[in-house]
Amino acid sequence: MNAKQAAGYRAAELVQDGMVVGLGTGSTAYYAIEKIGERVAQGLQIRAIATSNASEELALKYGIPLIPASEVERLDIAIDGADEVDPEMALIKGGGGALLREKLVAINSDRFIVIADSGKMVPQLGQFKLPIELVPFCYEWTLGQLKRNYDVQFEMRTRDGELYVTDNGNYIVDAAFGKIPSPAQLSHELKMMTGVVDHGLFVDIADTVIVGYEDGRTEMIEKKH
Ligand SMILES: O=C(CO)[C@H](O)[C@H](O)COP(=O)(O)O
Repeated sequence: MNAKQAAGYRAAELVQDGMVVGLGTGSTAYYAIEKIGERVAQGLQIRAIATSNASEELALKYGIPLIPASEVERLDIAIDGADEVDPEMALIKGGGGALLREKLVAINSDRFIVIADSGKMVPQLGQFKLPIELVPFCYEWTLGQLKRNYDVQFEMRTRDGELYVTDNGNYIVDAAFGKIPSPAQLSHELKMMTGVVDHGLFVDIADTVIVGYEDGRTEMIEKKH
């Protein structure tokens, strides 16, 4: 068992009968979905909401019943990966481009569980480039404003030589901050910018972090209140 698998499987064990479950996106979330699928095949009764088209496909493959978000007011639990996790449990997410749906699902869940291999645990956020989702209309102007506001490298995300388009029809720019001394402040500043849809900083959202290690061990860290 590898580190991502260990974290994903441990989180999947926290899902209980009757829950509405948010399914994250990425290679760690994959393992949680796989294990939840196994449990559903054994009789676990849940309903789920996927955070991306890719996770939706995976859920369907594993026979996990999906519902539209409009069917519920809140989720009981959401399980998702992260690109970086700091000691305060602030996160950078969005490496896989699903940050907007992931954040919507996370903030509307009673318990947001982050699953991460130990390499994702960092003393300070920012080495991983921060994904920022932009409205395509006039995105060059938004990008220009970002460049004027922050003296860091910005790179529009591409796929197959074209601008990468999210499941929501938006673009992503990746910002190489290097160090983010105040994730809360940067999160607020970016949210205030017209043309920015959202960004990959998740501050004060995670309730639990499950860290997976290469030897298959896991560690569960709860938010300090
Ligand atoms: O935020 C995400 C997708 O938008 C992922 O959760 C994040 O990129 C971690 O991915 P992985 O588990 O593959 O390392």
